[in-house]
Amino acid sequence: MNSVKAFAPATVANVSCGFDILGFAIDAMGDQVEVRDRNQPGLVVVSIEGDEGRLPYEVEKNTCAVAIQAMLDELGKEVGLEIYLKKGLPLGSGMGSSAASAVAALVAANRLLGEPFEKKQLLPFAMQAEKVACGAGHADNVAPSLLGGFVLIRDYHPLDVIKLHVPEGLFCTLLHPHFELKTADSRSVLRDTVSLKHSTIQSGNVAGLVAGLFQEDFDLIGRSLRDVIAEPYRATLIPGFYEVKEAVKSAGALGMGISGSGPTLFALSKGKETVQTIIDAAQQVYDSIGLGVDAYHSAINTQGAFVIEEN
Ligand SMILES: Nc1ncnc2c1ncn2[C@@H]1O[C@H](COP(=O)(O)OP(=O)(O)OP(=O)(O)O)[C@@H](O)[C@H]1O
Ligand SMILES: N[C@@H](CCO)C(=O)O
Repeated sequence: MNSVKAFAPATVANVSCGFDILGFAIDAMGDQVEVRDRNQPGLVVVSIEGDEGRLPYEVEKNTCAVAIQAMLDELGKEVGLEIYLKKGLPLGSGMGSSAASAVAALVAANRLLGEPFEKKQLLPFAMQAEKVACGAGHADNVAPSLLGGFVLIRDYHPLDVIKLHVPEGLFCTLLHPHFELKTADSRSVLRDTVSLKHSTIQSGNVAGLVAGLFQEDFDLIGRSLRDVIAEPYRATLIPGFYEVKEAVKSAGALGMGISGSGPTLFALSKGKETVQTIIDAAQQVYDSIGLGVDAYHSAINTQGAFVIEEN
């Protein structure tokens, strides 16, 4: 074997109440990375497609290379590898674009090297890539992209990652307005401290969401999609946020929030029957404020990243 191709899905991080600790993977989109043996030591990013020429080729900046380098450092190995990236995710969208690249690269490289690591052990390497991409080594995109499903990061020190139950029929609609928001920028508007009152509200909702998932209680899931920590600050960066929220909830969504750091918004629903009504309702708001939007819908991806092909 001298080449492996892998796919990693898009993700919705935070899921409203779980800032930096909750995320889930979606089926609709993702990134693809091929890693090939190279006949001299060192990593090289050979090609990037689908980014309109905007992503860095430097190995210390591209998340594919940063993640693989972190893995090689841990192995203490000096090998030669070529990286070929096909972006399926828009940049700065809030759908875990930087994470999907890092995760797909790691899954491909790990297989090529004979799987020295179990899937879960790849997480710290992907987190190092997130640190380079957006200034914070958060795991709530990389963990669900790697493992699939709904994931809880109970603790970062040491890393304690738990896969949660995904209720049958839980559906996600993603609304991606036509502008970019860098994670680093939408983290910079947040406050360092949280009041006791807000901490109580947020903990109640995280617990409610987790309980709702396990009990397959869709109303409880909807009630728990509340964020008093990040959303109030980030909503100011996203035109029409509260109007869209009201419209999609009236159209039957269980709840709506900011996907990751935005500007994409996610809405959860029971089944896909209401999806088109939700999209139409959101579209009306975006039309009224003159903002283009792409809408996607998807079941929750429970598989996570996988190897597509090896040669
Ligand atoms: N392979 C890569 N794919 C995507 N972004 C990359 C990659 N390598 C480096 N980056 C950098 O990461 C940044 C994109 O990350 P950003 O966190 O803003 O978007 P995102 O991953 O879509 O958002 P979110 O984390 O909120 O879901 C860009 O500045 C980009 O240059
Ligand atoms: N938890 C991260 C996710 C970024 O996609 C944040 O909200 O900044």
